[in-house]
Amino acid sequence: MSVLSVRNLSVTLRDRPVLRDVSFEIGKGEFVGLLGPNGAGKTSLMRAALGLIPATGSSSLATMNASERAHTVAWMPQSREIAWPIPVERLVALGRLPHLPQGRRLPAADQALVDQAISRMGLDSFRKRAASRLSGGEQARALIARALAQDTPLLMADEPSAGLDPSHQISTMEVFASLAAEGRAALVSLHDLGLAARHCTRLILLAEGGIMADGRPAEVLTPDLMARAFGISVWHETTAQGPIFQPLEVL
Ligand SMILES: Nc1ncnc2c1ncn2[C@@H]1O[C@H](COP(=O)(O)OP(=O)(O)OP(=O)(O)O)[C@@H](O)[C@H]1O
Repeated sequence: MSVLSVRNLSVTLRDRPVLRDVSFEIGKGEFVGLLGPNGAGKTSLMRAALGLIPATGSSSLATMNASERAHTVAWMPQSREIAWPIPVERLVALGRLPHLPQGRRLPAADQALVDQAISRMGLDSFRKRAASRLSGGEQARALIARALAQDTPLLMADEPSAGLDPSHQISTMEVFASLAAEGRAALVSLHDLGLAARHCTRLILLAEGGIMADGRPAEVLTPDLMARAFGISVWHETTAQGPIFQPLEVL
């Protein structure tokens, strides 16, 4: 069953066409990596699909009212600076807000989801710390935890692995993969092609104003498509530990 359906979506920003006629569906169980060069339109596509910026065409999320959308999708934007000194556990608990009648204290089941999200992102020792006093990567993890606490069928994140150390990059990708394995779905923009190759079930490559390729990682991360989209040569190998994919040089 589809959790996101985008049909002929076109985005124009300040009279400049950014995307034209983009169509795709995301189903339960998919972990979709959104790839593309700087300026290809990854952020614009996700924001338009969420109904946050004007677009023509249609997106199943953009037509929902705010409450329905908050029950359907959790969104982690690219900018992740936390300005207020709110404790990490309260920041993560904000993910439960759409599910609570106004003014209600957090019921035990909701608190359990908050605790699980904090643990999943390795933040147990930071629970009481003011979120504004976390490092950049720790703030990113706290915002991913807030999105996880929202407990939605779809999670969308704009470069969630940016600024994370290698261990947390891998564990964060594993969290998204486990959401997909549980029957939810994730759409995540990425610049790390190695992480995309290893963890995503499907890749959408944006370039030249539209979808250049959409398929399994091995179908998208081909030398030809990487040369066309990014102007790079690449090296890849299938190993017992999974695929290894490494950009080599600018062509
Ligand atoms: N508010 C805006 N007004 C005008 N043009 C914009 C605006 N926001 C983005 N753009 C332009 O739209 C294009 C797509 O930007 P977008 O941020 O969607 O790309 P992206 O693929 O997410 O890039 P990156 O990998 O650098 O994050 C770029 O050329 C950008 O300069």
